[in-house]
Amino acid sequence: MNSRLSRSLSKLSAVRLFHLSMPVLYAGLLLQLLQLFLQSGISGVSWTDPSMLAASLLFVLFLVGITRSFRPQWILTNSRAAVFELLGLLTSIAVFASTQANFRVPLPAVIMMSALFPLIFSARIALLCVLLAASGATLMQSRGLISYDGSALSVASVLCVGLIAILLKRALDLHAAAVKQARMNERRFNAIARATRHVFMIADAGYRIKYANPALQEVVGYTKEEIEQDNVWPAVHPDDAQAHQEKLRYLRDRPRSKIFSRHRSRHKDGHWVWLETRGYNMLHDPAINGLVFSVEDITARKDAERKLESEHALLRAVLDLNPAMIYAKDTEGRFTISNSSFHRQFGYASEDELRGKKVHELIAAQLGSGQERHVARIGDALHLQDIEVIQSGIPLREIETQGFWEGDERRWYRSNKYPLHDADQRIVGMIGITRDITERKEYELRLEHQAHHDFLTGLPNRRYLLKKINEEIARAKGIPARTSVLFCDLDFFKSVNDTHGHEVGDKCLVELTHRIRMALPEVDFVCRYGGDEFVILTHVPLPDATVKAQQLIQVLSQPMIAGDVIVKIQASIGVAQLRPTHKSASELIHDADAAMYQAKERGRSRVETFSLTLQHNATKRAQMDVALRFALDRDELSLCYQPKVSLIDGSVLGFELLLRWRSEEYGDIPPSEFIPIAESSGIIIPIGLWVLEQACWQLNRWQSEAGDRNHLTVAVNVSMRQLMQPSFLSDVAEILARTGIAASSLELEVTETSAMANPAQTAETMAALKTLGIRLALDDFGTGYSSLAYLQSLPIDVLKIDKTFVSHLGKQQNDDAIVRLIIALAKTLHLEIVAEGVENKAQMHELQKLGCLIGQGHYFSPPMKQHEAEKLLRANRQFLQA
Ligand SMILES: Nc1nc2c(ncn2[C@@H]2O[C@H](COP(=O)(O)OP(=O)(O)OP(=O)(O)O)[C@@H](O)[C@H]2O)c(=O)[nH]1
Repeated sequence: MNSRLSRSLSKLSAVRLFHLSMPVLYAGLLLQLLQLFLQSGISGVSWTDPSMLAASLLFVLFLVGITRSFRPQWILTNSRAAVFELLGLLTSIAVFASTQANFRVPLPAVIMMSALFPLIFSARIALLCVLLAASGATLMQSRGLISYDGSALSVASVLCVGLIAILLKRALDLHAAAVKQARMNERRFNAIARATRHVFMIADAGYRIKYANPALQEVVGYTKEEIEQDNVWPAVHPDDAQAHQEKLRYLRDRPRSKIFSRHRSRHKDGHWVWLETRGYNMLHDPAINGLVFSVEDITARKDAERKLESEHALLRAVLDLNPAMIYAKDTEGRFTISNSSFHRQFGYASEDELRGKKVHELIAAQLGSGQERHVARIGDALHLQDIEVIQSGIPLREIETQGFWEGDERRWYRSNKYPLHDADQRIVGMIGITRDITERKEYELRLEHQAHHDFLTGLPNRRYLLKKINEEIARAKGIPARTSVLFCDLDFFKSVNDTHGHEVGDKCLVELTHRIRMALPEVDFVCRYGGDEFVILTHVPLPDATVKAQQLIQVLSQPMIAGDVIVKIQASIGVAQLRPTHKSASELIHDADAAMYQAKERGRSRVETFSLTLQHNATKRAQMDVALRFALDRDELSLCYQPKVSLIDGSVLGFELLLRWRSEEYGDIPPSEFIPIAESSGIIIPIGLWVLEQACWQLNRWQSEAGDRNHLTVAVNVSMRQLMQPSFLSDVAEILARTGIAASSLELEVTETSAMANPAQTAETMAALKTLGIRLALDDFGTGYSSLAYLQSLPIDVLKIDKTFVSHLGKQQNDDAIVRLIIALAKTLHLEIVAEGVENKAQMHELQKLGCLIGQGHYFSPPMKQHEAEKLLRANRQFLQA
């Protein structure tokens, strides 16, 4: 009851008091008027009488007051309205007092007026009104206008009440404002406390909750009442409990202290929630008298932190385990992030040590003092790259660098640089990834080297040479260049392999490479073009290149020791100069090759330079080579027969078969021209077999036609190429078997020069042929410089003296002596001797004198057609008959 009363009183404002009190004042005055009317008799009073009007006015004011007490909102209440109300009240009292002689203005009414109106007015107006009321009433009384107890005490009490009313109004206003403010604050606090997700709690010194906002339930699942009822706080995680308890104790025991705690609490549902608690000891504050806590549920933040931490750890691991150097820089080019590989490379212990540094500082640390120029150069270059990426936003990819500074050239690095964006896609720096690719690079370079170099000699290979010449051609741009090429092909290298084996052959190639390298200046580009071919690219004109080639021939032909044998290898070299007409490397090489070929043809171990004539010949040669391939099929080849004549009785002992070619395009082509072509292209092999078969069939026919001519022989020339054919022996045997002629009737002629080119194999093959019973002749004897020992090793039956010696017989003593020697040699070795190229009687007589028994030549007969040979045989022609 008391509290309701005090609540009601606390709600009582000055205005409300005014509203409630004014009807009482009006009612009191009206009662007094009524009493007066009743005493004086109402019948004499007219409704227009001033006292009636005054009473009516008072009644109206009473009604207004009553209405205002119950429905204050219906009546306007402010100072101005109150002034009018006061004037109305005073007027009605004054009128009544002046018209009714026995009316005495009651002092309590005046006191009430001076007490109530200040409740509405501001202090100043109120004071003025009170003074006016007191002095007005006194003045009116002194004039006898009204009857009123206007003693000094009355005036003083009116003034005193008025002043108290003013003070009361002020106190009430202040109170009302304070109450209003407090209510507003409370409502605001409640609103915040309800809306916030933070828990606000006030607990007493025994940790009993005095106040908690609704967030408590949201955070820990328990309501304040549940906690109060069981007096049990949510459990704190064992790991955090001790520290948390200590903090709580600290808070309670130290006035005005505060704490901060992070711990896990078990939610009513059973899971742990992370709480961040701030506590304040406000036990000293009587308004609070407790421990104030603000508790925040930071589980989500903690989860995010943990996730961030694990992501960060993962990222760090990825960075640090990566063998590449990874780093990030800000827009000024200062390091922000870097990984372990980077630290290791530049000698830093951690990312922190590097953070904020610029690349120049790193390089300066690597190079040491006194290297400022290099530091600036290298640092500027790297810094500019980074800034370019930052400014352009375009990544730089796959930049290869050989060493970052002097002394680091052995290492290769490949870098990628990317712009680094923030969440708003603004460039805030760059990221660089640099890999040490030394191993891969070295492997690539090795592969590149292998692709361009010869394994055995280590020299550049054909591919490298062609690339180099093509570059040269591109550089020359059609302007004559002082560039020449030496095409060097070893002579008869095959025989070195065949005689001593491939291993010795290899050693020779290595030794020759060394010789070539030593003989030439370093600027000359030496390449192993093929098996036994070397090509030298030199930047001198043709004459100088030719001189170089001559020197090379000298150097190469020096005997060498390979393994346990002494080998002498010679070489043929073709020289050609780069011309503006050359469109590609192969054209220049082709020219040098053609010149080399000419050198081979002209006897080997010599130098030939390329010329237009040579080119013409080479072209013609190539064309004939093509034509020759069709010659057999087109029946363009034929055989001529030249008789071998006995110098004793002039009888025909046999024939040498000579090959002839009448080409559809080129007409008659001499054997000296087409045989080398056939040999080099290999077409000589089928042609040679064809010749052999023709010869054997011919002999077969002659022998079966004339039994008494069984002694007749046919000689066929065999090229070295044929002899070297592994199938040659079996081919010959098959032809003999097919044609049925006696092997001893067939004579195979091999020139001394070709036999000497490949002595070992020649001897071997001849020995095999000999087992078939075939006769073997050494043709053009005297031109090949074979030794007696070598001759002895060959299983030959016939020596044919070269026509150059025969043609000078009787004219040059030298030649006479040589022929005499050859004849003596043949006799010693029990060989038959045949003189070639006998052209006149004198030569024949000389040969007879020297003891040569067989001759062949135009003196007896030029090569003749088949039917002519047959005619000769049938006629049984004796050439020595007069
Ligand atoms: N030992 C050895 N021999 C090789 C190598 N490469 C190629 N050859 C041989 O070199 C020889 C080259 O022979 P050719 O150039 O055709 O003929 P050649 O005997 O030199 O006679 P010409 O060139 O006509 O004077 C062949 O027998 C190949 O087997 C190699 O790497 N090592």
